Amino acid sequence: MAKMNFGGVEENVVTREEFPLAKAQETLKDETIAVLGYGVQGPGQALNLRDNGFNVIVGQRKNSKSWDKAVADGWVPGETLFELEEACEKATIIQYLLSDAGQISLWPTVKKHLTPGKALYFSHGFAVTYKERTGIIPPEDVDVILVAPKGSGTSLRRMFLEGRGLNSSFAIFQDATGKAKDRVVALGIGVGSGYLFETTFKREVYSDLTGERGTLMGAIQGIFAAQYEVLRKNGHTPSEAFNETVEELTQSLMPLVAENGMDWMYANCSTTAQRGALDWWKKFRDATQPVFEELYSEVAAGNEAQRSIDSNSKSDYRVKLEGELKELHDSEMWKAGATVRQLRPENNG
Ligand SMILES: NC(=O)C1=CN([C@@H]2O[C@H](COP(=O)(O)OP(=O)(O)OC[C@H]3O[C@@H](n4cnc5c(N)ncnc54)[C@H](O)[C@@H]3O)[C@@H](O)[C@H]2O)C=CC1
Ligand SMILES: CC(=O)[C@](C)(O)C(=O)O
Ligand SMILES: [Mg+2]
Ligand SMILES: [Mg+2]
Repeated sequence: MAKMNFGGVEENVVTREEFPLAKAQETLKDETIAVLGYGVQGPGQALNLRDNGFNVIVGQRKNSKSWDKAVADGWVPGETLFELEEACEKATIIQYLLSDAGQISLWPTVKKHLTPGKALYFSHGFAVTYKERTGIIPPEDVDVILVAPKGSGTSLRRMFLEGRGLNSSFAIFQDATGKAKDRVVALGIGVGSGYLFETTFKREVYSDLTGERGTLMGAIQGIFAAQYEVLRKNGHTPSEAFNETVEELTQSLMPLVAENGMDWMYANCSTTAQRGALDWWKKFRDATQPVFEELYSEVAAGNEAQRSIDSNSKSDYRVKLEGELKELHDSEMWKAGATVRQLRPENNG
C-alpha cells in the first residue's frame, strides 16, 4: 500500500499501478462473485466486473423491473442471472447491493448461505455499523469487507467506459480467512475504482451520510433554492436566476474547480468576482457550520439511519419518494432548468 500525502496528512492508498487488473484477476480466479440487487450500484459494479473478466453472477427478484433491466444488460437467466437465494448459494463472495433497508429483510436468507470462508461485501458501512438497528450481524467465520465507490453507480459505469475511474474507499471489518485484504482490494480494482483509500465501516457511513445530506446533495439544493428565491423576489427573471445560481456553476465553474481547485477557478474569474467571493465565503461557512454540526451528531447518534430505515421500509415508500422528487422537478427553478438545458447547443441539434 502506498503512503500518500494529502494536504500534510499521510494516508494509505492503493493505486492501479500497485495492484493491476491482472493481479486482481489472479486473486479472484477461483471465486464466484454474486452481485445481489440490480438497482444503481448493482449494474455499475456487476457490468464493470464482467467487462474486467471476473466470474460474476447477478441475484435479483424475478418479476421486477430490475430483473428485466439485468436481462437487457445481457445477464442470462439460469446462467448468470438468478433469484436472490440461488445466487447466494452459488457465491463465494456475496456483494450485498440491495438498498440499505432491503438488506434488512433479506438478511436471514443471506446469512443462511454465509458458510465458512465466504466473503460478505458491502458498499456502505450502514448495515454493520448500525447493527442494533439493522440486525445484520455476520457470522464470525466469513470475511466482511467494503468497497464504497464515491459516487453514483451510474457514474461508476460511465467513467469505466470512458477509461477513467471513480474513487472508492475500502475497509475490512472482519478477516476470517487471512485473505480479506487481497479480496477487498482485488474487488475494488475489479469494480472499476480509480484508486482506493482506506477507511473503517464506521467512518465510511458517518462521512457518507454527512456528505450526501450536506454539500453533495442536501445543502447544495438548499443553497440553490435560497439564492434563486432572493433573485426572483427582487425581480430577476427565471432564466437569469437559474443561470446565476446553477447553470454557470455546473457548466463553467465547477469543471474548473474539478480540474485545478478553487483558487484556480477564482483566478479565472474577474478580480471583481474574486474580491466578492473572498470576502463572502467565510460568512457562508459560519452560517452553515451549526447545521453541519447538527447533521453530524444526528448521524453519529444513529437517528439519520433510523429515519431512513423507517421510511424506506414502508410499503408505499416508492410512491411517497416519487411524489417528493416530483415536487422538486415541478418547482419553478428546476422547470426553468429544463428549458435552459434544452437551449444548450449540444442538446438542440
Ligand atoms: N446508489 C448509489 O450509487 C450508491 C449506493 N451505495 C450503496 O450501495 C448499496 C445499494 O444501493 P442502490 O444501488 O442505491 O440500491 P437501490 O435502492 O437501487 O436498490 C437495489 C436493489 O435492491 C432491490 N431490493 C430492495 N428492497 C428489496 C427487498 N426487500 N428484497 C429484495 N430486493 C430488494 C431492488 O429491487 C433493487 O434492484 C447500498 O448499500 C447503498 O448505500 C453506495 C454508493 C453509491
Ligand atoms: C452516490 C453516493 O455515493 C451516495 C450519494 O452516497 C449514495 O447514493 O448513497
Ligand atoms: Mg450514500
Ligand atoms: Mg456515497
